[in-house]
Amino acid sequence: MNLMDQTFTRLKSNDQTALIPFLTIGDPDIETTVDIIVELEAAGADIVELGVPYSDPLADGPVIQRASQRALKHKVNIRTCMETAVKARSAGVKLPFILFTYYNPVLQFGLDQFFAELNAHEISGLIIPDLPIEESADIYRMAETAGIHLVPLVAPTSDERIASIASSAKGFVYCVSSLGVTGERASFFEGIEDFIQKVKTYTDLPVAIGFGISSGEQAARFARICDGVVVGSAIVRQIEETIPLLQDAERRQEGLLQIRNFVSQFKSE
Ligand SMILES: O=P(O)(O)OC[C@@H](O)[C@@H](O)c1c[nH]c2ccccc12
Repeated sequence: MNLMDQTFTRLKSNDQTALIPFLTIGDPDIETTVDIIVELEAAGADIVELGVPYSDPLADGPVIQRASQRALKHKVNIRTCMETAVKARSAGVKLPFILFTYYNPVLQFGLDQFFAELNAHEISGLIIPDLPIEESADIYRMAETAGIHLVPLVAPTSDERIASIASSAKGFVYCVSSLGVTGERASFFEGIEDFIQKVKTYTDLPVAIGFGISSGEQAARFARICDGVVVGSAIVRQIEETIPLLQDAERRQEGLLQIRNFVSQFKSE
């Protein structure tokens, strides 16, 4: 049972829902990312999704695309992201980490080396949104051998695939709340609650929801039926808007506190 499993088990025993923020590593720079991860933990985050910036983020909306562009200026890659996880641990962060990356950077890195280093860097989970179906069995196996859960995404339109995805999942099942790309939303897929309940009939694993969640009310709505709530773009936008403070030595702490306060709204009691 890895740290992410332990976290979900503890939260479930307390009838709580995991708050799972996403941020792009290296946005606006690595040192600031480490400081922000410390704030995410202080804000009540339970697991952190560490996003590897990518030049062609097909599933991402404009907010995360901009974050990726800012991070890529610092030549952030998978190895830098793993090193960032170590720096966050050294800063005292106890949270489990999920590495979020598109598939191409993993292939460039080399599959064997990738999983060996994930294990060495104590990464608990992995999300690869564009993993080709025909290659997923091998990657699942390599991940489990390395003690890492490859978390699958399931969308409301995955109909006939929901059973196979959910029943073979590891770690947790990531339900996508809407069609399209990431980005804050005012509304979600019609019947999203029914979709979540349907996914839960196929797995005993935790079920988390993501895509579009941008307010405490939306997070609380989903916390009633999910084991985890993922928030990305809303937090990445908050980081983007706070960059002027974060890059001003006099006002950096003020900026970090603003991020902490913003994120704390998503933690449901
Ligand atoms: O940004 P949103 O709408 O809050 O959605 C979470 C999302 O950021 C994160 O889980 C993620 C970032 N990029 C992705 C691409 C595909 C699936 C999921 C993601």
